[in-house]
Amino acid sequence: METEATTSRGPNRKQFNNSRGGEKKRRKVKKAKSNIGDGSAEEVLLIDVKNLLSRAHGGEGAGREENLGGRLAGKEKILPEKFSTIELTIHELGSNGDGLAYSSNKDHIYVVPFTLPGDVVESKIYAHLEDHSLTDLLKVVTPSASRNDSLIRCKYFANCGGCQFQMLSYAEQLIHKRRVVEKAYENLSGLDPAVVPEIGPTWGSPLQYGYRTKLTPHFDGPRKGGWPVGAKPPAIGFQKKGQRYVIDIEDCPIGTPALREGLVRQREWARENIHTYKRGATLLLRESTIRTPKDGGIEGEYTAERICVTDHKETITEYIGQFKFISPAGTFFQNNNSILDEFTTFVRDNLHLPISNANGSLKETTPKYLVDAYCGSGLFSITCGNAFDKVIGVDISPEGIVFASKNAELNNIQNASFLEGNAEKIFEKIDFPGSETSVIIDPPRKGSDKAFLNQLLDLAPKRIVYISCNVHTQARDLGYFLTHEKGVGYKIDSIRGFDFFPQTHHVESVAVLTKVI
Ligand SMILES: C[S@@+](CC[C@H](N)C(=O)[O-])C[C@H]1O[C@@H](n2cnc3c(N)ncnc32)[C@H](O)[C@@H]1O
Repeated sequence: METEATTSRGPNRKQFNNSRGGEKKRRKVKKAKSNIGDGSAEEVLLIDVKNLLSRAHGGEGAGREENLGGRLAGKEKILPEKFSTIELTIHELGSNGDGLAYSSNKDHIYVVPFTLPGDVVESKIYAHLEDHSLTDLLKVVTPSASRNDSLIRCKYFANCGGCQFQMLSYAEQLIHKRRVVEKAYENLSGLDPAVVPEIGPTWGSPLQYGYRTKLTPHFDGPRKGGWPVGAKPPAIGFQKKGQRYVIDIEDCPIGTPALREGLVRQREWARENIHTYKRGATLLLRESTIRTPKDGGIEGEYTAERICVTDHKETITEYIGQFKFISPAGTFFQNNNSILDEFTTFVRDNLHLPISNANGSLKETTPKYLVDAYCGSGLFSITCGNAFDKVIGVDISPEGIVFASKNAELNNIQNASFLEGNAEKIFEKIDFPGSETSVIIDPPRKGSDKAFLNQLLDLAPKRIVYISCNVHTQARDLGYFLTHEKGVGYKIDSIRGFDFFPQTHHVESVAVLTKVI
């Protein structure tokens, strides 16, 4: 869609290559370049920007190999002044969840949060970078056909940095997230598109509000020393979009009902006790479930009470289908219980290997051994453990390992053991034959590292299920793995997103690989 950019002040001629401003911007871009391959929000935005500019000028789009800080050759850029108001038509939704608009001559991109393709908006520029500018949304002048503001359930939406998509139907959120996964593999894997299967539809969350089982509101500290007694309490909530300060948030409708009630209580408590804090702090709200057998003790029938726990060290309980998990409130556990039964079933089913019998009929076999790398408190070892002879989970967190063992015991999983250690050294201690082994990889956002992937290549497991909360580092890691000489025998069977965080731009991605040669 053609975009008109108009400003409330006269245009300001900027020649990046000759001005001192240009020097400053080059330094910023240099910093951004060092992020290449880290899957950070900055890198993902730079790739979206480059691709849009490249498409406007007849190119195919920019991948990881291109110079992200490159200029459109020989063109002099005219940009509006910082803090001026500009009217824009949003062209595309970027992978970070912000709208992206062209400048009028399509040599620059404006990033506008809380917008959708087709929205005509007024926004205020607050930062110019080399090929794009960051802006705050001021108002929607003409809404996109996709915008439905009556869907918005939170009074802080378009201020709070937490949610991006409350004005978008859930079906369209899922379609957008599928495209995010596609783009990650196009831009960051370096893989021949022929080896990347069609990305599957995003698996929706049963709950689209009231799903988050952990919230961490915070407050900023006083300028000097502590809070004087009787001081006005600070804002307690979440970060304002695009800013470093916290805005006061009294309610968060993506939190579970127990956490929403807990938020009211914790805010009140923090406000009353603010003088005991010397600095800013983060409050913890974590859901825990207490199940009591129903009257008459009919097996499998319970009443469930959900409570909000605020002490990091307190043990919380969570149920997933038939499984029970305990963990310290302050440690990692997946944050959307409503999707976990379906999700762990999907993972379990995909650790199996469909093969044909001699007569050609399809039979499911399972490798005998499972390695659960980055196992946390044992979510996958326990929900998938029964399908294997032996399971080994590894995690760097000693607490994770203690609770993984406790959870195995609670669920009567007798074939699983857990090792505390760095995932990159895991295979030194495991003697499973690769041809009979499945491996789950579920690293933090930064992804795996080469040391881990090299060991995985040496083990050569039959089946790999790579689960990631950052599809960009997943695509990077699988690009490395599959283009390595030892990785060429692998085929990607499927890739699809799971929507653990409705209303936000986040997407969990699961890739399934089989060793075929
Ligand atoms: C995304 S969480 C996944 C946990 C678990 N699979 C689950 O779903 O509950 C990532 C886990 O990786 C662990 N971790 C981070 N770096 C690690 C490393 N270098 N080696 C092993 N584990 C690591 C963290 O302690 C955390 O438990």
